[in-house]
Amino acid sequence: MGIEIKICGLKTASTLEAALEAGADLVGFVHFPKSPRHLTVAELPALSARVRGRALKVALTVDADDATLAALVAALDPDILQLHGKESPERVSAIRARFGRPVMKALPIARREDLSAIPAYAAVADRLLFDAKPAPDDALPGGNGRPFDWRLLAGLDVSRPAMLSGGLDADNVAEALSLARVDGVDVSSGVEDAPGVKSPDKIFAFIAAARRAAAMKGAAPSTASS
Ligand SMILES: O=C(O)c1ccccc1N[C@@H]1O[C@H](COP(=O)(O)O)[C@@H](O)[C@H]1O
Repeated sequence: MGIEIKICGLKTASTLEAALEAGADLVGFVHFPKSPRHLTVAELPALSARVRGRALKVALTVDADDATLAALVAALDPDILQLHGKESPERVSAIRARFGRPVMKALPIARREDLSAIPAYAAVADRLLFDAKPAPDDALPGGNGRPFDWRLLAGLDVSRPAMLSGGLDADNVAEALSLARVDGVDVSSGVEDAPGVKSPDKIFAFIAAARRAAAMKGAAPSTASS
């Protein structure tokens, strides 16, 4: 079974290179001033040029307005817009139509009831991303290194490609993939030495562990018919 791997919150040319060399399928750039991974619009073109088709570029925003999204689209030319705020299904649909880019909507998950939002977003987004719901005292809506109960996604059956994020790292990604039925994984904090400081070694270790786990999953005998 192949999976997609996204390394998010890349800020420097050297860590972006590490993610690309390690085989990341998607690379994420955060534009959210409260984040330690925030990049200004002016910083994006140079990073964008380094990607050159080696991975999909993802622009991560949180409840951004149209002017901000327009500036990001012009500076990064993203393949995907990741919406990580409280964007309604109507807003997701409007962004997708206005900017003509595939949209990945992040959904915060803590309990089974949180899955009830899936149908409305699956109807308008190209992809879904299941992330841990932030705690009330978390400063960020994501990127907190917080996992959730991956068993909630065990029987997941959505009509869109789905990624898992929240507190993943090289040590737990195999367990996460063994429990959640998803098409990919997304990591930020788990490949850092400090908030906003990516570690090339951890990026390589994470991607190797995720690929190994996906291969094991593909090789495991199916229990579906028993
Ligand atoms: O990374 C950030 O700073 C960030 C800020 C605002 C919203 C989302 C953010 N990151 C995304 O959060 C998840 C989980 O990250 P982590 O591995 O638990 O740190 C991931 O999708 C990041 O793309």
